[in-house]
Amino acid sequence: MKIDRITLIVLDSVGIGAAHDAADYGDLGANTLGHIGEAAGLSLPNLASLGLGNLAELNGVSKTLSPKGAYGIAVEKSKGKDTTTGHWEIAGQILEEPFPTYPNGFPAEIIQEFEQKTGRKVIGNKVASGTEIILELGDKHVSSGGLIVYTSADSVFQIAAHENVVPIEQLYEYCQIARDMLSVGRVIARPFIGESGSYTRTSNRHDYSLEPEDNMLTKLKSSGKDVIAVGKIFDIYAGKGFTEHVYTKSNEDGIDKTLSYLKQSNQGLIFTNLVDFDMLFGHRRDVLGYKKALEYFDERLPEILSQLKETDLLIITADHGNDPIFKGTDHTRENVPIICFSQNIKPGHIGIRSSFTDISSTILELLLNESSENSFAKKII
Ligand SMILES: O=P(O)(O)O[C@H]1O[C@H](CO)[C@@H](O)[C@H]1O
Ligand SMILES: [Mn+2]
Ligand SMILES: [Mn+2]
Repeated sequence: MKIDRITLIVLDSVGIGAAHDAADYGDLGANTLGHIGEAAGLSLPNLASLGLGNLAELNGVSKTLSPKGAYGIAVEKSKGKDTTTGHWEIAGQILEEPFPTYPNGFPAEIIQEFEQKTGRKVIGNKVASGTEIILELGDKHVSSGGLIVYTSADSVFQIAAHENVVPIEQLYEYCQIARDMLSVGRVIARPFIGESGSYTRTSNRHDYSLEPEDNMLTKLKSSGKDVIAVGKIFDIYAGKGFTEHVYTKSNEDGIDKTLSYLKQSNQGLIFTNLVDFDMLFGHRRDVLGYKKALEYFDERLPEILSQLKETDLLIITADHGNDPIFKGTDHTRENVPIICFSQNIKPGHIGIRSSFTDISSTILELLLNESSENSFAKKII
């Protein structure tokens, strides 16, 4: 049976254990799914029935002798453990050189140029957790109008500003200024609202990525396929290669919008990112929140499966880890699961894939008949 539509869902940061090179990233022993299972138990019966429990020892996720899905593990080849790097690799691009990071903040020349171009002073300029830095510097920002600039272990230039001090559109302009100046992976607008002592971030976050090379997405689009981005997918690839996109406010909204595209008669790729795992729970080191988000996804999985026609394939994967039990608040260098389902799937293990690009190779083989060594298409369909 020919596959004419693939739904690719990235569970942002849902890693399945430290990568072989985790030590290079200070991440030896990290294991997002494993540690959540150990600490809080995981009830994921639907993912288990597809084969998740056959991939690793996960407390609460049982192994099955008759999996309904095909499943494997993918290793990241690119240098880096950020969202952009992981997603670009999923779409076929390997980064030999990592995006630049700024563990000591941005150099004075960059900050001065940015201040001069925006007409605002910069405060912060250090590595920080986004929720903590707005509590630390929010008052100073509100009284002075200075922009809170911060970074992390990721290649990011993040600008936090109160929505009443810097209107959203103006914050977005400042981000574009930074984007044009820098080669960081992403510039991110981090607006917040509220009163002193209780500032909270809003969903007006906006990411400005570098443009990827031509990849699976541009190939699909130029072959006339629908290439639909749900959630932050569109921004991660700087909008390149899509025919349609929609932003989302939460995992729930992302699942709803994926379902609504599945109910339409499109042909090609529906590509969804569910970011709550990472943003709300991984970076916040919130084990229980992360567990509940995984269980919520699992509960909704049957709705997604029930929308799949004979010619549909579902692939669930992740872009990096973010172990909520690990030190710090950053991503962790981990392998990621690959779980596939189709009505005519050949169930079983598809092996340890040596790069996330095997996903794009598989999608291109199934949708465009482009065969390649790295594709696991023939193992699953
Ligand atoms: O602490 P917050 O602002 O959520 O930052 C997190 O989100 C950014 C993008 O993923 C990274 O810098 C990461 O550290
Ligand atoms: Mn991510
Ligand atoms: Mn993140």
